[in-house]
Amino acid sequence: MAFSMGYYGDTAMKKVPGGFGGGYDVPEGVDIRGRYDEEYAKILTKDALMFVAGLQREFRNHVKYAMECRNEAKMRYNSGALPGFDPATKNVRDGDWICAEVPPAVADRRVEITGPTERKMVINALNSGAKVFMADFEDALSPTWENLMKGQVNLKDAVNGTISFEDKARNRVYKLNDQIAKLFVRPRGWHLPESHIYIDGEPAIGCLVDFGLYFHHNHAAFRKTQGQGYGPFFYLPKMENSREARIWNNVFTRAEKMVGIENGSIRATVLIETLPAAFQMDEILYELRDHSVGLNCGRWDYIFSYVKTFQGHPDRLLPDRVLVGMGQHFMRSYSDLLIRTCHRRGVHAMGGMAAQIPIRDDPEANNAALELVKKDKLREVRAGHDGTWAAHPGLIPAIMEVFTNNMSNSPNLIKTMKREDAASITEEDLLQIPRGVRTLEGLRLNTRVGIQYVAAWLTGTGSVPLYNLMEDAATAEISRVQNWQWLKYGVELDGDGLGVKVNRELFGKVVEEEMMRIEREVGRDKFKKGMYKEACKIFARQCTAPVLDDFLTLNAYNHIVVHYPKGPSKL
Ligand SMILES: CC(=O)SCCNC(=O)CCNC(=O)[C@H](O)C(C)(C)COP(=O)(O)OP(=O)(O)OC[C@H]1O[C@@H](n2cnc3c(N)ncnc32)[C@H](O)[C@@H]1OP(=O)(O)O
Ligand SMILES: O=CC(=O)O
Ligand SMILES: [Mg+2]
Repeated sequence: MAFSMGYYGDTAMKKVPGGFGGGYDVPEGVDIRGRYDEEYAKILTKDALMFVAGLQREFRNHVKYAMECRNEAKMRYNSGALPGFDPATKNVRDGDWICAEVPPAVADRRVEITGPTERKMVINALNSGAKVFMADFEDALSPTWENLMKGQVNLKDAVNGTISFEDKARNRVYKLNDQIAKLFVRPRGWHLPESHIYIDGEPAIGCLVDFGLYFHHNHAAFRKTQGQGYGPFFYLPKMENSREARIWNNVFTRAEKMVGIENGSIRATVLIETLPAAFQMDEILYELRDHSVGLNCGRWDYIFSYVKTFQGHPDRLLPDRVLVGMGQHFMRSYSDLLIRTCHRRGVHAMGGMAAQIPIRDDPEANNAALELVKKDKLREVRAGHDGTWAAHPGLIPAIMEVFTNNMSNSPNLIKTMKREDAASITEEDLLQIPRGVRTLEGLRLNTRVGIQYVAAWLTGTGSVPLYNLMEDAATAEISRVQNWQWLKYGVELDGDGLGVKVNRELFGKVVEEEMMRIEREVGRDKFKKGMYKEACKIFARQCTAPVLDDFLTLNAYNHIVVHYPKGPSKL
């Protein structure tokens, strides 16, 4: 089988001489190439690594096959085919089945906060007043070895209720409140390797490391203290086909068997955030029917996926990124269909993330941002979403109020908002080309945001505030693929750039000017110390690549892998 670069190829780039390597007590066939740390050793125990290796050995060929199927589908779309409902699974779509009952612990999910697994943020998120906290190893996290391992330490302490954090500069100690949000964990997507852990000579599958370590250490405490007998709970990202959901279902079943807990204890919400998956919602729920607790509209990756899926279709160019919102017909259709599908199958239909965040130094702009968030959430709850995402604790009271005022005292809308009208949504509705202008400012903004995001990601930060909006891996992907698409098809710009065609020369000039602007904005010192030049190289290369890279972070991952030599500590 041939796989594209990054699908479990050897991606290691940096080797650190004289580091700490080794030291971990590993089972046969497992090699840890990340830095040794006493705290990490409590996560990377022999038992935990055996558990992860067991998952990898059982499922690696299934994952490789699923990735190969993704590539085959990509080739079909690139030759002109369109995604659509699969005639072979019509019986699943038409059938009258429902998913297992929603666990009482998570019946009410009206506001969910999301964020990276950073220690202070984990405490803040759990204390935020949201019903759920989705701790993110994915879009919001740069998967450095340190971030991943500290993330596991933080989650273990959170589940045990012992997590604390001291901010010495501010003389403040962070601890958990009595009432905390229910914890969901989002492992990485199937495509990402974990190149600091080798299993039988191959990099580990990233999401099985995230899932396996977290599950192994926390399932018992979580079920007792948080899940009322259920759990742990997960969010599953970036799937394209129900065969990928089947692998997750089998992973869950195996994990439950291995530790001797009831089938259906683990529950997961799948993000519908790729265009092909919008035609597979029933099929995905069906595969996970014993382990499902709904679907979520991952709107940012979904927009990215629209461009990616149609990379070979010059008639489907996106307008400026800021114009592709939930008001576009294809976006509204997908959210409506998701609500109808979930409620028909008895599970939550979760809304997505508004990108606005509080603006501290400008009350007027802050109010305007808050109004946009409220408007977005009102549309979601009126459409029938059972809950939604918040990027920042400051938004939770307003979002909670919008949902509470529109849910007539029930914890969710599963039984009351059936949205049968959405049964008539067609393939054409889901694929309708988004409308709007393409401007030079759009190209500039994509470039400015994309470079700054990659610069942050390379230094270990996976979600950042940029121009008063939340930016993470999914939003940065839109900037990248939109630039690529406009360059590839030499689009003619509207607005200020009227009549100008996007080509390499124009893009080169834009990159140069935007780098100067970034330097002005962040200041010369930060610019020099940061990774802006490296980020610019990576981002510009990806925007101008003859063949579109599958993922921004897959290619950039090479730059954050740091291998330590083996052998005992020299200290
Ligand atoms: C497309 C998708 O996948 S969406 C899901 C993935 N993306 C995310 O999860 C983004 C989550 N949000 C964030 O990371 C942050 O809110 C950002 C980067 C957007 C903004 O961060 P900042 O500018 O640092 O926020 P700000 O300075 O206003 O933070 C104020 C306080 O709120 C806390 N805070 C902000 N966002 C969060 C969060 N999501 N979770 C927990 N705490 C948070 C900060 O830690 C800080 O706490 P402190 O006062 O105790 O020091
Ligand atoms: O993960 C969420 C998204 O919008 O992407
Ligand atoms: Mg996403």
